[in-house]
Amino acid sequence: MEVMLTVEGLEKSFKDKQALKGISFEVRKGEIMAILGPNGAGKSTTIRNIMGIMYPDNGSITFHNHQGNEIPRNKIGYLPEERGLYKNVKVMDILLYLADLKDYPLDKAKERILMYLKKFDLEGKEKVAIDELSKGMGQKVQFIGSILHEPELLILDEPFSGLDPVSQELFKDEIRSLADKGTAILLSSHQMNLVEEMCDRLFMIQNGQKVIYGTMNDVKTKYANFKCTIHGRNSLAVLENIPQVQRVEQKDDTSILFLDKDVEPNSWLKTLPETVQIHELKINRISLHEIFIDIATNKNLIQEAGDLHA
Ligand SMILES: Nc1ncnc2c1ncn2[C@@H]1O[C@H](COP(=O)(O)OP(=O)(O)OP(=O)(O)O)[C@@H](O)[C@H]1O
Repeated sequence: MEVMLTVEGLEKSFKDKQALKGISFEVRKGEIMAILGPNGAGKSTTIRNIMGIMYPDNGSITFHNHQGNEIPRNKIGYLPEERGLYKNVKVMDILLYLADLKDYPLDKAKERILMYLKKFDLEGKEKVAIDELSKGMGQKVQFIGSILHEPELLILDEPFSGLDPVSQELFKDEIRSLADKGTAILLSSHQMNLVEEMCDRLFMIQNGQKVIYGTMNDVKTKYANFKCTIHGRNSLAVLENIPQVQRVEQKDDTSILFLDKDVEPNSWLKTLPETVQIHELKINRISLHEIFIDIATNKNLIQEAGDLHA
């Protein structure tokens, strides 16, 4: 797939804090690529460097074979983390203004604005002032502003925060359909369930450095070990002594046994002692949410910071 954006060896410091320590990844046409990491990992700093809001100390950003001020920013759509549109301007006026900033034809923009307002349940709101909208409605308007001009690269910093579940689904469907039509999408989000459902590849950073880079499938296969959930009254010590159990989390009568990599579920089940009480038992792979927590809390279940060559 055609590479749309290349980030190479990005470094950025603020006074004595090195926020980015050599970040490299690419975003390809038609894919949704997630940029993930704990609070303060460096996601927004990476995005702000791509957007030219700040400049890196070292490294390069290439979009369409252009770098620095040569980058055609009207081909990029951006939903920033901090929400903010001019407060006392009407919805239609602010959106036409944003389209104009991107050199997008205004008659076409108007058509697309009406189409999107309808799609996002904001039909008839074009003459309402921004400060009369709810938070979620304001976010929908800002999202429309980021996709209105048919960008080739779309950068979304926490697009789902503050949205109700129905609106989250609307955003999710629209983002997926934009990717299907060829838009390259870089998405930062803390909602791991949505990331897991939507994204093709992911890049995870911690302390300004890469910890994981690969396709969602490869990441799940490589890092998502099996876990076994047992409902029944059992002693922690007994469960911890079962072969190939890395650790056990227990709450009331539910125990989650996190298993070693390479466990073969059939043969492992045969090693369960007769004395273990089983009212219910389930084996599945750990979720992206759990992989993320393992990394962010340094539980060291992930031993190597590998490049999965997506
Ligand atoms: N303008 C700034 N001045 C000084 N330090 C900054 C500035 N912007 C970011 N930082 C620091 O850089 C580091 C990375 O911050 P960044 O906002 O990129 O993290 P993030 O991954 O987006 O976090 P979050 O999930 O909380 O939004 C943090 O330690 C932060 O304090």
